[in-house]
Formats: sequence, structure tokens, C-alpha cells
Amino acid sequence: MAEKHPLIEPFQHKKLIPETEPDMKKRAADWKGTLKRVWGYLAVHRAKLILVTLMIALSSAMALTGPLLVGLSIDTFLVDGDLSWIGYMLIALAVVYIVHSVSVFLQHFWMVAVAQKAVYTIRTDLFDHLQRLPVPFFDRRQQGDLMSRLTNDIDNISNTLNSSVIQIIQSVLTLGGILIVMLYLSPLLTVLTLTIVPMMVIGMKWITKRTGPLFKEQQKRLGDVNGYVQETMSGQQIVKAFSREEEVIDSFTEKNERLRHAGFWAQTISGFIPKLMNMLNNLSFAVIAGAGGLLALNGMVTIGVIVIFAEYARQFTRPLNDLANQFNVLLSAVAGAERVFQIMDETDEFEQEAERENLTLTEGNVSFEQVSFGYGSERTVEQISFSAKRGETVAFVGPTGAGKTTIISLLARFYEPDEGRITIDGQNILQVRKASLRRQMAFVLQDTFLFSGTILENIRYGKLHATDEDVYQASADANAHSFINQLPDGYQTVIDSEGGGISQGQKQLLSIARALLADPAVLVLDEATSSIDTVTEVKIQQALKRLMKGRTSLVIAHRLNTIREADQIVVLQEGRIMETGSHEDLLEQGGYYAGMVRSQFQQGSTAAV
Ligand SMILES: Nc1ncnc2c1ncn2[C@@H]1O[C@H](COP(=O)(O)OP(=O)(O)OP(=O)(O)O)[C@@H](O)[C@H]1O
Repeated sequence: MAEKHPLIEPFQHKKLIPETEPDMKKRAADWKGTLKRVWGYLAVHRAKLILVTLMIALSSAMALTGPLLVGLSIDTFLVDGDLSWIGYMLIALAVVYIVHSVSVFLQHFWMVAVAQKAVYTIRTDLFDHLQRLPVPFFDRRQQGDLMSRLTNDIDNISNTLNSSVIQIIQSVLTLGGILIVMLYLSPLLTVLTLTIVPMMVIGMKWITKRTGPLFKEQQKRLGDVNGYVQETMSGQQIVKAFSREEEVIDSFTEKNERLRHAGFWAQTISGFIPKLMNMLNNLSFAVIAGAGGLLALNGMVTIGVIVIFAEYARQFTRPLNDLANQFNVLLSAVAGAERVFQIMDETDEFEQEAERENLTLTEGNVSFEQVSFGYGSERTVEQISFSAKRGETVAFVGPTGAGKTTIISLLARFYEPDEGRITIDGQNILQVRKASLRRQMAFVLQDTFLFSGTILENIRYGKLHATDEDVYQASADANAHSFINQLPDGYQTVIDSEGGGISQGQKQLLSIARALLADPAVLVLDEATSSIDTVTEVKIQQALKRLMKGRTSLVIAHRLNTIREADQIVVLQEGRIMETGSHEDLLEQGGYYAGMVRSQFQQGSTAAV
């Protein structure tokens, strides 16, 4: 196999959550807790669940009555030769089976309704919670794995609730009912028939002990495969550009193989259950035929009773079999539910916000005071101090990895400083509600993210209740109006999340329009490094100027024009501020910045850093 290129596993550097194997006792307690939580989602539909239980009880009772009537008929009509009741018996049998069918239909109908509502709520809760999780949470996880939890794991819960709940209740009721009737008809034959039960229990225990961890492993491997598919799909162009298809296929095959292996053992071992049950079923049939025959010869039971027992024995092993099977399905669903609840238990970034005040904006003055922060144990930025007043622009320059993005992420509170404080109009941003802080900010980033939808909807994302006229005005100010109008469907042009059909520069204009509409006090701009045709470039520069007017702007700047016009330039290197001042000041100082400008901008005034 070819050596792996770092791009093949683009997310390998993430410190993904380690999987630890808790001991069995803890696991059992976890399962109990998980089942309780799933039950919480079902319990709100109590009335329907009671109806389902009643229908199950009715269908189980009917399933028991059927063989009883047949056995009774054999004794009455065949053995005693009394045919006077035969008509009634046939009608009774027909009624029993019709009631059985109707109750089976109704229980299924109501149960599916309850299950779908419960799963709908779980899915909504999970999605809502995901929206409220902080940025560092997403840093630590693969997108595909999260997708897998939202889709596969929830599907698993859904399938289980749809069918397993009914089967489990039905099995328990049927088992109880059969036992009572059997004991009533012949305690001796009952005891003989039940000799196979210990064998069943031992067999099932052996199997289920092994299948639990195997199902968990299978889910985890499925999450890995989905995660990888998701990554390679989004990084598809890079894969192709570097001709890494072979390596990607190899990596995928490896993960797929692990999934196949886990799936093989989970399915094979759980598949033993029906086979084992079948074998024991036949055994119990032999016991009833042999022992029942002997008892009948001695006049201790009738032929009808043997027939009833033979049918019950079949019905007896079936619920046991079902219970064991459902137990496996349940284990797989519990494994899925655990993964879903794990996410729901992550601390919501707005949890402790209720007691906080909203940010009261007066000017929009931003200040960093001795701020230090590290993503891990090492410091990424250290002792950062600067301030920007309303209407001012601060440009951050410095080599890649210097910490420019980190500083604006701290301002938006995607991460929180380890030391120092950041204030807006004198209020520490850690002490105000995040939403109120972010409402005052707009981001125009290099990689403009557009959502699937129309251009109008994408711009309106900046201010959801803006009128169409507001959107047109913002687009006009952003120099986007004319190109949008030239599109065949104008503002109603549908774009996908990749922004298909629109150029890079046009995407930036849309993102500027979106920010203009949001009308923020503080603007964060990550200037694009990609070169765009001169006409569009001029349009972007004009639009940005309009956008920055009267606002506090923090710009990760790459273009000399932007840098030169900034009120303050903060030069960063390895997370520290090297120099700060205006373009002229810094040139005069003749330090790092002056050197950088000389070497980078000799060829043209708008060249990118
Ligand atoms: N989410 C993250 N988790 C861990 N480390 C990170 C994360 N984001 C950035 N870093 C690291 O922090 C350092 C500073 O990164 P940052 O993105 O702030 O630099 P930058 O100056 O904006 O670079 P560029 O100009 O390339 O965007 C880098 O070493 C980077 O690897």
C-alpha cells in the first residue's frame, strides 16, 4: 500500500474523544439510564401506550384461546364423538382470529405513531442541542460521526421502538398466559415441558453477553466509515488535485473492512439465537410427544391437552426467542441512544447565560487587555493588547499561523481567553450573553459560506425580518445588485451550499451584502488572499469601504491598500505582538513591518501578503 499523504486523513490531527471501555456494572447502569431517558420520550404519549398495551393483551389472549378451542374440539368431537357444538365452536374460532387480527393491526398503528413522535422529538432535541454547542466541541469531532448519530443511531432507535416494544410486551404477556393455562391443564406435563428453559436461558446469556460489545463496536465503525465518506466528499477536489484517489480508496477499504469485521461478528453471534431456539423448540416438542403420550396412555391427560401443549410449546419458545432477539435489537438501539444522549449531555454554550446581562452597546469600542489563550496546553496567542474605537480599523498582519484568526475567534467568544480580558464598550465579553455579543458583530470571511437556497434568502440571513427592499438596498451598497439582476432568476436564483454557479468574487459581494444588512457595530473581516479580476476587486474594495464606515473593524488583512488605510496595524508573529502603529509609523520605525512591506509589496500596491 502506498505511503499515506497527510491530506488523506485531513482530520487526523484532531484530538478525537478517546473511547474507553467502562466495566460491565457501569455499563448496565448506563443502559438502565439510557432506557429511562428513551422511556421519557415515550411516556408523554401515555394514553396511546395504554391503548397499545390493551391491544397487545387482547391479541395475546386470543392467541392463547385459539389452541385451547382446537384442543377442546378434538376432545369433544373426535374423542367423545359429540358433534352438537361444532357450529358454535367454528364461529368462536372465527371470532377469536378476527379479534386477534384487528388488535394486532391497532397495536401496530398506535405504536408506530408513538414511536415516530418520540423519534421526531429526539431528533429535534439533538439537532437543537448541536446548534447550541460551542466551537471547541466541533473541533474535537468528525462531522461524519455527528451525522451518523443524527441519522443511523436515531434510525436504530426508531426501528426498535416501531416493532420491539410491541414484541417485548407481547412476549411477556404470552409467556405468562401460557404458563397459567398449561399449569391449569397439567402441572406434570408443564414441568416436563419447562425442562428446556434452563438450557435456553444459559444459551441466551452466553450469546447476549457477547453481542452487546459487538453491536457497540459495529456502531462505532459505522460512524468511522460515515465520517471518512463525509470528509472525502467535502475534500473531493483536493483528493483529485493531488491524485490521491488510490490512497483514499485504501483508507476507506481499511475502515470498511473494520466495519465488515465488526458487523460479521455482531450479526453472526446474534444470528445463533434463532437457531438455538429452533433446536430447543424441537426438543420440547419431542418431550411433549413422548411424555404426553405416556401420560395419555395412563389416562392422566387427554389427546386434546397434548395437542394444546404441543401448540403452546411452540408459542412458548417463540416469545422467548422473540425476547432474546429483541434484546439484541434493543442493545443495538441502546448503543445508538447512548451515542445520541452523549451529545445531548455536552454543555450547551448558552446554559449559564440566563443570569447574564445583554451587552449594552454605546459605541462599539473594542479592547483587548493582556489576552493570552491556547487551544491546548501551549499558548497560541500571548499578552495581546490593543484597542479600537468606533469607526476605526485595526489590521492584523503576520505570517500564517501567527494567531490572527485566533484573535477574532476570541472576540466572538468561540473560545475564551486563559488570561486577560476583552471588552466592548467597557463590558467584559465573558460577562454578557453570547447571543447579544454576536448580534453586534458581522463576519465577512475568506471562504464565504452560502446555504442552499435563493440569493435573497442568503443575504437575508444577515437579518431575518428584513424586507425585500432592505435586501435590494444592501445588495446595491455591496455592488452586488447588478450582477444578481443579470442572473436568469435574479434574486430568486437558487444556489447550493457550495455556491455553485457563482464566482468567488461574487460570493464575497454577497457576503458583504449580508453583513451590510446585519448592520453590526463590530465588523470582522478576513480578507481573501485569492486574486480576483480587477473589476470585481475594485467593486469589493468599494463595498468594503461602505461596510466599514462608522463601525469598529478588525481586519485580517492581506492587501496593502487595506493595511495602509487602517488606523492601526498590529503585527503578529508566533502569537505575540511584534509592532503596532500606523503604516507610516511602522515604516518609519524600520522594523519587522517595514521589512515585510519592502519584500512583499515591491511588485505592486495591491499585491497580497
Ligand atoms: N481549532 C484549533 N485547534 C487547535 N489549534 C488551532 C486551532 N485553530 C488554529 N490552531 C493553531 O493555532 C495557531 C494560530 O492559528 P491561526 O489560525 O490563529 O493563525 P493565522 O494567523 O490566522 O493563520 P492564517 O493566516 O494561516 O489563517 C496555529 O498554530 C494553528 O495550528
